[in-house]
Parts: sequence; structure tokens; C-alpha cells
Amino acid sequence: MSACLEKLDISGIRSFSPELNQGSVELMTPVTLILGPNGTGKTTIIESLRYVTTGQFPPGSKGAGFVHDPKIAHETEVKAQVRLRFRNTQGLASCVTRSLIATQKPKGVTVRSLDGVFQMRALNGEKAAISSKCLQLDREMVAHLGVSRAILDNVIFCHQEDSNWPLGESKQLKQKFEDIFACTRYAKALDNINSICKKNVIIPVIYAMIELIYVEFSW
Ligand SMILES: Nc1ncnc2c1ncn2[C@@H]1O[C@H](COP(=O)(O)OP(=O)(O)OP(=O)(O)O)[C@@H](O)[C@H]1O
Repeated sequence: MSACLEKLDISGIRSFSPELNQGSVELMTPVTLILGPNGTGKTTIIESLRYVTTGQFPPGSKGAGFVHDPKIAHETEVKAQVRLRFRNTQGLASCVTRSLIATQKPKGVTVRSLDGVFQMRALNGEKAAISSKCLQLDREMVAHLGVSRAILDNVIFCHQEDSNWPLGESKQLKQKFEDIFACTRYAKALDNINSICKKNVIIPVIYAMIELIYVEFSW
């Protein structure tokens, strides 16, 4: 079963106010169209989906610039949160929340990521919550969405500034294709299978020889 995104809540990201549940987007099946005039937040929605699923900030931002500017909020600190409700690959209701804090310092804005939370309702209706360090959460998301990080990053939620990657330099292009199709992993897996097959042929032969020797001597 493929995973299905249902609802995105954004607060404190770019022009979305830090007040909780200020920006909510219902994600429709099979497709959601995002329309609006320039500067109304269409890119921010895709950036937030990419951030909540992969933990990646938009290109070149390192978090500052992605969080609502503390100067605009007239605060020294702004809390940001992105929450995504979705059905995982088993059809179970799941929810992932990632949070950030931006602090206005004399030299500029610094951004700190807080631990994320992943919640899932099991088939018996019980709710399980995993409070998770960012790296663990990235792995959880790949498992529950059933899509690799490279596909989330470069295909499904590819940032408009990065969307020309198929026209990039051949070395980088090769790397991208390797990441997306996991070619190296398949080659390694095939090597492993071949060597296991060889071992599995050799081992029965050795057993057969030992058995033969045993039979010879037992006479
Ligand atoms: N750090 C920030 N704090 C507050 N507002 C911000 C911040 N960064 C960007 N913005 C504002 O957020 C909005 C960004 O909107 P976004 O780029 O998502 O719009 P868009 O609908 O995709 O626009 P376009 O059609 O031009 O691509 C702009 O109005 C911008 O001024």
C-alpha cells in the first residue's frame, strides 16, 4: 500500500505566523493543486513538506530565513513547527512533528532544531509516540512513507531552485541517479547473492566429500 499525505500544519515558517495552527493545508487524493499569487506561500508549503519528511532545510538557508523572521515578529525568539498527518504504508494514521527555534543574536539569526515527535495509531486503536532525535526521525519517515530519502529530496519535494539537476554536470548527475535508483546497492547485493550461491554449491560438495571419506574408512 502506498502512503498518503492528509494534512499539513505550518506555524512560524517564512510568512506563516508563529501562532499555532495558523496555516493548515488539507492534502487531497489523488492530487492537490496549490494556486495563489506570488509571495503567498506556495513554495513554503513544498519546503515545509520536504522539511517535515526529510529534515532538510531549503537550499542555502541552514534554517535561518526558513523560520519566520524574529524582527518581523518583534520578538527575540520565534518558535516554528511543521506537522504532517498521513497514512503510512500499512494504512495506519500517523503524524510527524518537527520544531525549530530561531533566536535573534547581534550577528544574525541562529536556528536550533528540537527533537521531533512521531505518533502512530496502531490497528488496535492504541496511540504510540516516539520522541526522536532528528536522524532517527529521518529513518522512521523513510520506512513509514515507503520512499527513499533521495526520491523525497530530488523528485517528490524537489525545491524549485534545485529543479534543474537533470541538466547538471555528468558527475553530479551520475551521483543523483545512483542515489535515486540505488544502483551501487543493487550491484553489491548481486555480488553478495553470487558469492552466497557459490558458497552454497561448494559447501554441499565439501559435505559430500566428507561423507564419502567417512564411508570409505568405515568399511
Ligand atoms: N524568514 C521570513 N520571515 C517572514 N516572512 C518571510 C521569510 N522568508 C520569506 N518570507 C515571506 O514569505 C513569502 C514567501 O512566499 P513563497 O516564496 O512561499 O511564495 P510563493 O507563493 O511560492 O511565491 P512565488 O509564486 O513568487 O514563487 C514572501 O512573502 C516572503 O516575503
